[in-house]
Amino acid sequence: MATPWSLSGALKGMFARKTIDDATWDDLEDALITADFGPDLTESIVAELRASVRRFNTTDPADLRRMLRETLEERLSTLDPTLHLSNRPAVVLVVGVNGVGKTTTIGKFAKFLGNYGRSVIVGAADTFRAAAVEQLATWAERGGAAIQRPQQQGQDPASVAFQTVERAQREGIEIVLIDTAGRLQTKSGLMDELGKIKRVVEKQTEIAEVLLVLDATTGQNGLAQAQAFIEHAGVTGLVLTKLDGSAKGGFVLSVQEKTGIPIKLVGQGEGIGDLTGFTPHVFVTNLIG
Ligand SMILES: Nc1nc2c(ncn2[C@@H]2O[C@H](COP(=O)(O)OP(=O)(O)OP(=O)(O)O)[C@@H](O)[C@H]2O)c(=O)[nH]1
Repeated sequence: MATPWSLSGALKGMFARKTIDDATWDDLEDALITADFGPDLTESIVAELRASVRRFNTTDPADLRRMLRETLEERLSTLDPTLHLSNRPAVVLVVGVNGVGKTTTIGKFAKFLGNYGRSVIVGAADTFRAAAVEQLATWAERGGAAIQRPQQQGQDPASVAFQTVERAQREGIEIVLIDTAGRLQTKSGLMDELGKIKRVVEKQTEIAEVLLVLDATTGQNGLAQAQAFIEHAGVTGLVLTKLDGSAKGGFVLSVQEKTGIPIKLVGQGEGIGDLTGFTPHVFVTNLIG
């Protein structure tokens, strides 16, 4: 299946040649740069493949394709993409700047968990905008999850988080997904607010995951915007959204290498079912063809 972020189109000419020559290496480098692997990773991948081609003394582009798959899969597998959700309730904080797809992701994630038989409650701890709460409620409903709303607009986000966890404990709901704000007047205000949510929830139970949502179409730029979360929020996993609208499949590897944080979920569409776990083998097969 050809995905929009697949490299197979860009690599087609290269693998159609009879032999590996200088033009092959130029094409490979261009394809990797265009796919947003970034200059450092591109250089490192090309150097590794040149060494392998020399070592195996091959001139067959089919060998090169296999080696490219292998190195990408190996590099993507250095971090563990497993979600750790065995606590009851398992509390997940979902963080990220506005517009990256946080609300949508929470709905899709609820659905994803529901497919595995888990019960889910969503906490609307982005309490400032009433419209945001309503949008979240719509997605929670689509995802088959309960929702804990703020009792009034602007209620302390930490108290909404507290009430959500309390309700999950009382009603035996297995997974808690807490939506947090993406935009405040100042970054330090935002981090203080998150810090308070964490402190309050940690008195009730351990926090299972802090998932940072990133928009794949924004590439390196989006990563820069999310830097404060990476530095201060104790992020345990990344969710890449909008991969379907992105020509930047290489961002998947560069973001993992730059942050040292595993990708745990991938969003590939606007529908409720368009979220999957991250499996390096499947991903690389789609990327390289
Ligand atoms: N194509 C595509 N669109 C997506 C995906 N995830 C989210 N979107 C779209 O991105 C837009 C923003 O998504 P939201 O979930 O509202 O983003 P948010 O981060 O909660 O933004 P705010 O509500 O402004 O805080 C919406 O139009 C979504 O339909 C995805 O995986 N693929």
